[in-house]
Amino acid sequence: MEPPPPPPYIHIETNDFLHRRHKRQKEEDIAVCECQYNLLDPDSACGDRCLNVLTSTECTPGYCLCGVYCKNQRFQKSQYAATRLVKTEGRGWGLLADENIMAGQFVMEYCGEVISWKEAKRRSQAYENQGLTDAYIIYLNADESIDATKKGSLARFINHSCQPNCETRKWNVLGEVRVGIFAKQDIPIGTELSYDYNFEWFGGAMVRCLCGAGSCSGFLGAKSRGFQIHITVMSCIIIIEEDPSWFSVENVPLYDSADDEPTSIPKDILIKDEPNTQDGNNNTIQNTGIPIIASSIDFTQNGSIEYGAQCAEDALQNSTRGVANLQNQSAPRDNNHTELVAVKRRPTLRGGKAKRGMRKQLNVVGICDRLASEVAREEILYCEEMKNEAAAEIDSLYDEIRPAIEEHERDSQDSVATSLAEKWIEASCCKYKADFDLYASIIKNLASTPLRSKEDAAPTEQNGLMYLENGP
Ligand SMILES: C[S@@+](CC[C@H](N)C(=O)[O-])C[C@H]1O[C@@H](n2cnc3c(N)ncnc32)[C@H](O)[C@@H]1O
Repeated sequence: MEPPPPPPYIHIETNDFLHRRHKRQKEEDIAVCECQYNLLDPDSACGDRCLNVLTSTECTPGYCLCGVYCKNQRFQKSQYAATRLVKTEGRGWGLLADENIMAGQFVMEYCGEVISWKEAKRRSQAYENQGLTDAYIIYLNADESIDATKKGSLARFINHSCQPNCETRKWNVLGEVRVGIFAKQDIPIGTELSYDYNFEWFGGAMVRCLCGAGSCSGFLGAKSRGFQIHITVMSCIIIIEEDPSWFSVENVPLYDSADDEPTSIPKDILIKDEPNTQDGNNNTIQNTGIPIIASSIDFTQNGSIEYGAQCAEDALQNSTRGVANLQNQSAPRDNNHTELVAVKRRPTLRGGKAKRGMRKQLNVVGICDRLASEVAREEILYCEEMKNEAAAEIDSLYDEIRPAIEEHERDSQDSVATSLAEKWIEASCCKYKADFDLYASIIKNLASTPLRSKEDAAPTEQNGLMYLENGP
């Protein structure tokens, strides 16, 4: 049975400017390349070496010496690849390549109504209120967006993938910036086209991503809402989340998928220490007076233990009570116990669904203090140093970004210059890597090296650990 056609929209192949006129290119602003068409060398006509191509600027008709042979007017001439609409599983309509598309090829322009960001924000909210699940607004620049909801080109049907075969690129065409979809790789006929919405999409209701890629980020636009990295280590999950206040004027709600996927996997491997108690197997859980990680089992039994996955799993089961205690913020605190994890309530997600998240503050010094191996301690401290450096880099970038955010009264990093946004993304990735390295190093070293007794662990001048007391 034929699926019903997509909801109606007006098909356009050039942008429709709603809040202003199309810019008129001044003669002095026209970029003229140096290419000259040579019959014996067809590639001479504005190919990859054309100065305009190299600066993502289309040649202006009447000014390019290659005349009708100029190959650098693809937006203006709507030189689109052949495509066809298809109904997908769970992702609405999508667009298939209807010819073999070469890597780098211009696929089509993303056309729609050019609107101000204020209008984009208003419309986005209105569409959400109307219950529209498909969102078609993308960023054009810091001030403007393209809305292809009511009017647009076929590009409005291209779905998101976290491992896409296309990408968006911005081109300067007759003085206006236009968004094109370009092939990132060779795309065989019949393949669905996709690009990564993360950095262009204005967004809509939170939508679970069904792209099926191994590297799927979980939600459409998840990265532009704040990163989340879920790391699975020996059946344990650590959730590392960026503090949204770092790049938001208001709090951007972050999604905590641990809430959405209640599995048997414990949410935290990091728990607070507790008084001696009995576990379900009548084993005594010692109060070491120092932070412990995941395991309530006495790490020091037998002096040295092989900590395999089974041990970690047993430990995690025993840790449940500790996690429950942690979540009870109102519980009176025992000052003898060092707290390893801080738990903070998260803001409410758009749509009213409350999400809880864990904010961890590791007591790295306390952890190192208990490790018998100096090499292990050094590794962890080195990782922490790297993490602090990465955090400092983000802080200084935020100082650069803040004026742009304030100027545009925007609540996200999308109003900053692309170059700065790229630096920000790179710095964020470095920060996440540094966080990951630190957590991984702690888990590895706690699982594979013996612990010292509490008495030995107390920092003294003699054992060279005194400096730890003054650590960060
Ligand atoms: C620009 S539209 C793409 C065309 C849309 N599928 C349609 O039928 O008109 C974006 C919307 O498509 C859906 N979509 C796109 N990619 C998706 C994905 N990877 N997983 C789930 N839904 C997706 C979401 O509803 C999203 O808001």
